[in-house]
Amino acid sequence: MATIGAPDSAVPGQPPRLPGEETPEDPGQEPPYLDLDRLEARAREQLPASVYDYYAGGAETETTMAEAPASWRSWRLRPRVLRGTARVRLGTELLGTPVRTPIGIAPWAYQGMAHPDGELATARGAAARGALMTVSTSATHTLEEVAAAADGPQWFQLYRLHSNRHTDDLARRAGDAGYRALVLTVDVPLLGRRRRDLRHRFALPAGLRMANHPPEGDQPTLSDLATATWTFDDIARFGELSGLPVIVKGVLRGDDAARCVQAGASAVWVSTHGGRQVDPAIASAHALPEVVEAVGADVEIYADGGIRTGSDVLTALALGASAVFLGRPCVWGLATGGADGVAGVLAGLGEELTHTMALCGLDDVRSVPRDTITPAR
Ligand SMILES: Cc1cc2nc3c(=O)[nH]c(=O)nc-3n(C[C@H](O)[C@H](O)[C@H](O)COP(=O)(O)O)c2cc1C
Ligand SMILES: CCCCC(=O)C(=O)O
Repeated sequence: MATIGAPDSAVPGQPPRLPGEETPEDPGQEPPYLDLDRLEARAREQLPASVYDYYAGGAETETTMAEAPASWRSWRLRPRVLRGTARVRLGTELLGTPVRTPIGIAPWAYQGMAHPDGELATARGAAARGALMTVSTSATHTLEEVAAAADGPQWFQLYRLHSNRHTDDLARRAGDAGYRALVLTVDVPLLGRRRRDLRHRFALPAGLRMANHPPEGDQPTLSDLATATWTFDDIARFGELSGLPVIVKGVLRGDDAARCVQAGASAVWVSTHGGRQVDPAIASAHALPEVVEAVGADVEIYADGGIRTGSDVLTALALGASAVFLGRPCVWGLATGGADGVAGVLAGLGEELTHTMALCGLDDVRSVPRDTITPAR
């Protein structure tokens, strides 16, 4: 029976409940996770237009961003019958860290614009569901504050913070603070051209700061975080500095994935950065098979971009991902409901995944066969 605290296996059809959630008999408020479009619409009403557009927008013509959800749905499920599937296990291990769901939180910047508690609330929401949270360099709380906010598993995502010295310090601090891995985001050699942000002249609102930057000196802008000088050699270098396994995020080609692994990466994260960098870039759903083919036998592979339903998650798992990550769905969850809003989104997608797996005769996210899916005709 699924209960508070989110066990790693659940009975399909019985939604997990969160502390304070309405009972099914009490219609109360609409559950936040039933419909992500409506959740986004509520967030949009609450946020200043420039903030909403920063979160919601993509690069150039936003083609990659718009195509992402549909690309997962360019596959169709092939259900198995009569498999006696009464329970579904969502729990797994990522780089040796146990998690209660294969649905994690992608790093996203400037969470203090969405909610006063920002990254601290996201950390609490993730921990309530046993989900992994990736904390961004461009957070509005320090990496030490976020690590202390909840006892759930966390990874730290690294950009270049103004100077090599500050960046090296950040990698060391992540190791000291108890993060379980370092995520190197490599798809920002320079910032993508985001027309909405250019129109608004978007900048972090007064009163908020990039908290990981040392208090002295000018605050960096988003463009200052770009990593044009990084090469494959930085994978091992940051691994040594931090003492952590390194995950390379933003890979869309099999040959690059192989070079990352040769250079010491422990995992590869297939991503278009939510369509915020190269546009039009190949969708994660279409790049994932070649990355799995190139390195899937050697390392774990993760994917993100346009994952909006449990069946999208199942498709990614069938293609060979060990986990998927959510960006904007958690933005809308945080903006509308703080920690509970984030937990609600994770619970909702987890419930959909449980349901779809049971309908497909599958009971374990760690062993979803490739032949569960076939291209849509
Ligand atoms: C508002 C926003 C800020 C982001 N900031 C970061 C960041 O600081 N570091 C990073 O590696 N990726 C960042 N990303 C990319 C996400 O980690 C992730 O790849 C993407 O959001 C997944 O796509 P989705 O939003 O369609 O789920 C950001 C994405 C968004 C939407
Ligand atoms: C250098 C970019 C920092 C934040 C980010 O990753 C995003 O806005 O997508």
